[in-house]
Amino acid sequence: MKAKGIAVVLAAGQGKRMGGTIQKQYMDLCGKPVLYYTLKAFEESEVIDQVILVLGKEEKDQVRESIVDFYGFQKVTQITEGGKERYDSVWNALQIVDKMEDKEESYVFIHDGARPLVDDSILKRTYEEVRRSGACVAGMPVKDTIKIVNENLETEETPDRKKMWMIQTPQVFKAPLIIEAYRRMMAVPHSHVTDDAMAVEMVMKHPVKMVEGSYKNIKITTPEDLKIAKVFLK
Ligand SMILES: Nc1ccn([C@@H]2O[C@H](COP(=O)(O)OP(=O)(O)OP(=O)(O)O)[C@@H](O)[C@H]2O)c(=O)n1
Ligand SMILES: C[C@](O)(CO)[C@H](O)COP(=O)(O)O
Repeated sequence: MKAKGIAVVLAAGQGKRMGGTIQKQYMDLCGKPVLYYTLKAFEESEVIDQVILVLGKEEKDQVRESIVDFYGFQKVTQITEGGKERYDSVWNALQIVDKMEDKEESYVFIHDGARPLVDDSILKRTYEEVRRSGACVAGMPVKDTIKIVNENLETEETPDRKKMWMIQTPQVFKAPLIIEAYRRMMAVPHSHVTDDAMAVEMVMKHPVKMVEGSYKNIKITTPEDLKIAKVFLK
């Protein structure tokens, strides 16, 4: 039997590093908003049954009309408000999943709305892995040498590159595992948490498997990322 796939698509950020007057998830990418491509990937994937879309309070009505309804994204069954930080937005969505009757048999795909180039092969690979191990993230090996620096920007350490992966989304978990991880994490100091796997590693001590993502699955963060995404889309 196919287990249920619930996507949590995060689009409630302010895009401070991008700058500009509109948030990056609504910026134009080859004629359509960035968020269109992200939602399309989930809409078309056979491993996804429904999408919870997390939006800023001010944008909810307009985005429902101009993106969700306009492009006919039928898997978007719920739109909820985000919080101050990414983890607040995730937690808001997970509380919706927590109320679902079939949560025990469900998998949650947490994905940045600002990663429009996610593709179905990544969704399928993460789905296969989460069914085996209960927790996985998409990622790719780093290509550069990485250095740890001190507060004076002096290099201190060069970690072994063979062990270093750049982490992407989706990050996919058995629903009860990620709900409990977030419930516990939100109850203790957690301002350093930048991805969902950290919650599972830290408070549940549950291993998280690495799954091959794609070098194209970039996060639109700064202006040059939009230019790169345009090239990948053509
Ligand atoms: N409070 C927040 C913060 C982020 N996000 C979403 O999480 C994803 C990854 O976050 P990031 O790239 O950091 O987006 P922003 O927070 O918008 O960017 P910045 O940190 O530059 O302000 C984005 O799709 C963003 O919309 C969210 O839903 N709620
Ligand atoms: C979750 C993430 O996309 C993995 O790379 C990343 O950590 C999000 O961080 P951000 O600071 O919110 O961009």
